[in-house]
Amino acid sequence: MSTPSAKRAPRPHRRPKKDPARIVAFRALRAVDERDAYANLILPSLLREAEQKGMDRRDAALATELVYGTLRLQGTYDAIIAACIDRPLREVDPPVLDVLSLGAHQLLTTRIPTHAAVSATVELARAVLGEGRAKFVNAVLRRISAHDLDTWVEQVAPPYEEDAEDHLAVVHSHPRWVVSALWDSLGRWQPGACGRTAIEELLHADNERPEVTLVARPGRVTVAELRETLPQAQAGRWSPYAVTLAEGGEPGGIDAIRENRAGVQDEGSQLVALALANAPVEGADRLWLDGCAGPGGKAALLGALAAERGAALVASERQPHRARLVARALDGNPGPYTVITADGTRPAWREGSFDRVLVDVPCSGLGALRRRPEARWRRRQDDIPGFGPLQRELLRSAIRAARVGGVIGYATCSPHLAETRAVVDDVLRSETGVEWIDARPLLAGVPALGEGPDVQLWPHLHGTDAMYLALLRRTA
Ligand SMILES: C[S@@+](CC[C@H](N)C(=O)[O-])C[C@H]1O[C@@H](n2cnc3c(N)ncnc32)[C@H](O)[C@@H]1O
Repeated sequence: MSTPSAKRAPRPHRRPKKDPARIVAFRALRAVDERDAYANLILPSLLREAEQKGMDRRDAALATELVYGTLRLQGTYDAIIAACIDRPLREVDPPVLDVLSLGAHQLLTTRIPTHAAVSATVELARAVLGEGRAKFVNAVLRRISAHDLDTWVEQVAPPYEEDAEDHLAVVHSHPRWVVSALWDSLGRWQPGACGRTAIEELLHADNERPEVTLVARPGRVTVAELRETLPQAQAGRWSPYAVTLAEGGEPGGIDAIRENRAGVQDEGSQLVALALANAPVEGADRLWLDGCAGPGGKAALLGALAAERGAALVASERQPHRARLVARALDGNPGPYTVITADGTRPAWREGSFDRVLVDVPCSGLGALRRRPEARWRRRQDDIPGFGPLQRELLRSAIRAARVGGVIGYATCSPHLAETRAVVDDVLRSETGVEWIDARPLLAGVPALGEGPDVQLWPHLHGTDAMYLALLRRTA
């Protein structure tokens, strides 16, 4: 036994342990914060790099869970971290905050044991922030680990009765203005089911990892053929072309996807393309337009459906790099198609040329928060009015592109009322010779679509992104 007076040899400098999963997760969060990177694009490239250096699949899965989980619950974690430090959150360096959030996620939401979550995060802090800041991280994580998530939320969220939107914003990790906009829209579409339970179910669904949904492109592969090669696959709920993969399903290695016969496509997006394709048109049905086609999910389904009917598709996109993605998505389409790079508000086609026209306009993306976990923190309330003029112009131009008797679909991946009904109402007030079509019968079997004629899908009700669709017919 050593005597208390014995002089200890100085501890050799200890290198932080290598922990590829947490390093990758930290780098992804930094890229999202510093460079406005999209998690779903930056993470795969960081994982590929780490896998080349020997990272295994388990670590890759952990890194993925850490990045998506932390980004989704960022608002809740921020409120908890703020309660554990004695200065305003905005005065904490962003890289330190990222490490703290990663630690909070492990402690409060994963099954990683407390001691492992703290020690691994402190090791990460040593590696990426240095010894001094690692001590701060250690102290804050120990405070966080004093309670579980429910207890923390009770402490840091204002009571629902005092301020319902603030309460929901903290509990369900959404900016307050997003809670407010989603609730307004839910009230418009589901007037009988827009109370506290409904909004909580919607916000909760936004924080769930969506299952991977594939589309079996008609004429190229069938749902049955896809399911034969994918034992874990289930038929989709609404679209006859949809197949869902159980959690963790990896679409990259599927032959049909590599060969473009199938694609990854949310069922809401499939339903929009199907409704447009199945809307009745009088007379010829030969030429279809997708006026905002990039990256090409709906265009590829429309192209395949058009081919089955002997029609051709023109897929138009303003951004050249996105037009290239459209060309890739349509490659091998069984019928005729053309991909063009064009501004839909200055059409490269003659008025009245098309039998069917889709404009899936640029929008806030508030309907795809399940997939783009960082989007809710990046978007600002002030962004919303900025989309309006282009959305209106694209819809006007789509109406002109359709021939008399032809149909037009206006779609957004946002349920924000300012991007959906308000746009269509405005345009219809000033455009003559166009009428609503009831879109609901064209989404056969899909419940809870509201009172029509347009439809709004919801993650908590339909398991899809919150896509909006209005169908119109040109009458004169
Ligand atoms: C919501 S995305 C379309 C998604 C696509 N329909 C799909 O399913 O893959 C909107 C697209 O419109 C394009 N866009 C924006 N402004 C445009 C314009 N003035 N004319 C044509 N396309 C435009 C954007 O670059 C973006 O690719």
